[in-house]
Amino acid sequence: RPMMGAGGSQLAFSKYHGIGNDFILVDNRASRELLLTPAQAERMCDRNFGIGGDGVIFALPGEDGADYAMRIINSDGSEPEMCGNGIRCMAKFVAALEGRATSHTYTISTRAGPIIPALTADGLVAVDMGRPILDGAKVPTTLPADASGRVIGAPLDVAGRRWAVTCVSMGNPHAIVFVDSLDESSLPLSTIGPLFEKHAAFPARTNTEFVKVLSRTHLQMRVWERGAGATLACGTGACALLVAAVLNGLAERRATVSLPGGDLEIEWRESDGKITMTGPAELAYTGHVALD
Ligand SMILES: N[C@@H](CCC[C@H](N)C(=O)O)C(=O)O
Repeated sequence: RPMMGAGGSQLAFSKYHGIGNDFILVDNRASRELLLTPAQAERMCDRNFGIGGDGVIFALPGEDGADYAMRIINSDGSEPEMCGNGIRCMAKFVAALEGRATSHTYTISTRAGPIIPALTADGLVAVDMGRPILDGAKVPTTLPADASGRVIGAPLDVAGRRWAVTCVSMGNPHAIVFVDSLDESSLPLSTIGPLFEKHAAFPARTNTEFVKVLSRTHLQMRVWERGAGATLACGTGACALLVAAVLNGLAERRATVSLPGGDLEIEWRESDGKITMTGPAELAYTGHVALD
């Protein structure tokens, strides 16, 4: 499946990552139409025949008062509602396009609503991720909910094991399970992950976070992402798992989440119910690709 078209038009891109969750960023500010089809985006994400990435992110013109709009295509060509690591990368990308070196706060519209990333003086990006959605019907899942409609520690049989699953949406769906060990021997991710992702209990498929509680302020996770598989990090997943840990009485409302690619600081504020995610976003390289 070669993706480089001989003699075709060229597209400029920038490759960014947020603790190893890597994205191809495209300047789509001149149009509300995506410059690539989902099939082209999927081919670009191919790590052998393309540029390689967990997704393609498009920076579009803002709408409804937002500075910009973000859309993302997963590496399998599907379109999710939000991406936490991606929006940190997008903030750095549009700041570079604007030639902005100083701290700045953007409002970016997404399919999950407006999200507000702030570039901070120390080079990190602190993102107001809004409020988690806890209503099981809206996550969505068919797993049994409690009296308040929340799905907390619901039993689910996958791969011959019974798991206790907590469901949280950050605009995109997450299933969180707490485990004693994240070792590959007890958690073969590429076997178990797809069984969760495509389980009938999750009608929109699901991202799945496997979480080990190191302390009440330090959580470790491995993730199997919907539409992307095993990734080094998932920002919406880190937010969702902190919420799940609080709901299960396992963590404080502010904690460090250690992912395979690095750490994120997550806070779920009691005052307004909103979540802040803070972490890095780095430019890896820029380039041009010939479109097929
Ligand atoms: N890696 C992202 C999430 C990207 C979308 C996800 N694969 C989905 O389909 O919901 C993050 O950092 O949040």
